[in-house]
Amino acid sequence: MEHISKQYDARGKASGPLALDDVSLTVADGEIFGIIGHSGAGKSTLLRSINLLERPTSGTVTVDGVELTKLTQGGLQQQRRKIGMIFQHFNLLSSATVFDNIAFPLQLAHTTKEKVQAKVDDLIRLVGLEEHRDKYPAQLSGGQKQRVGIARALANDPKVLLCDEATSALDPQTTNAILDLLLDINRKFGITIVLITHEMHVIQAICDRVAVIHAGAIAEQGKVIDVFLKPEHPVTREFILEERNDAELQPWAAFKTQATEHSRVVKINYLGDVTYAPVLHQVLTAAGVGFAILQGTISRMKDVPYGQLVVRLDGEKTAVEQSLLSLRDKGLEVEVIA
Ligand SMILES: Nc1ncnc2c1ncn2[C@@H]1O[C@H](COP(=O)(O)OP(=O)(O)OP(=O)(O)O)[C@@H](O)[C@H]1O
Repeated sequence: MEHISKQYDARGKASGPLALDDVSLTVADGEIFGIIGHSGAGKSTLLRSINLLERPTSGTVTVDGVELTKLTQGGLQQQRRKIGMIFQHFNLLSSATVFDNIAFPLQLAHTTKEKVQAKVDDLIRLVGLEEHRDKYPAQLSGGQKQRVGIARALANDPKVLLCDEATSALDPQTTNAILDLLLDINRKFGITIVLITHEMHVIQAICDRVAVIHAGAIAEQGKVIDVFLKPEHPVTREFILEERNDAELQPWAAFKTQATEHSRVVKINYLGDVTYAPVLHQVLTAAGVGFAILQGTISRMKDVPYGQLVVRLDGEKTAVEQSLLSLRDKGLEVEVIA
């Protein structure tokens, strides 16, 4: 997407503030890209601009090498088959069964009856709804409805799947199951996924890269791990703090008072396999430095483990300095707080 701006019409005229203001964004083939932002930031407008459900006021959208913004309606319809979409409230046909909901886009594309049958059966198996194929949406749970939505979105073998707050109406357990399914689909079929959410844990669970959107513009973007560990924009920091959701975690600066003449307080970031290695113990024992862990979290971002600890190092000044160098040598990121 290049230089996308959007101003909504009021009574047939473009007026009011820009919902999107000169946004440029590139999503790589095969990645899971998350867009996070507060309500009204412009997430839906941005997502719906990708398949031109919402036509930008200016700018260009190119998907899989084809510039959608210059296609005729017929050409656009053709290209849209490459782009599946799922929704927060599922948007299923209430009078159609699971099977018929999934078959619908295939019938629109004039697929033969035999092919529809085989394809829908495959999709039903893929999303794990074998026992529910003849039920109506009203007879399904939220998670099952979203599985129907996902199967329907995959019917035409799209290259891209757009997810509009796909888990926001689901409880945490069902959310995780749907996120696992999306990850599975991405890995099995190489489908590029673009999702919008207001929850950092959704980004953390399955996304490779993230863009933070604020007031119609991209506040920051990058690999999830980089943005999460070193957020630059205040809005990003807010999302991360909300996600940590542990009020007992104190800001790093609160530990400054723990430092004495014979100790330093440091913040240590672990990333990747080193997170689970006994590096701290080995290095500090070898240096003859004692330590106390003052605060810490160990978690995972998609499949990358990471940790953040605040540690007080006690010992001779030169030994402590040496141990800091050794920790950095082992691949840990060490920042001296006090
Ligand atoms: N159809 C519309 N007509 C006029 N203004 C609109 C329309 N849709 C969205 N807007 C405005 O555009 C801005 C961005 O809205 P958008 O729905 O893209 O944000 P969002 O980040 O998806 O919010 P939410 O999480 O609440 O859905 C908002 O100020 C909104 O009021």
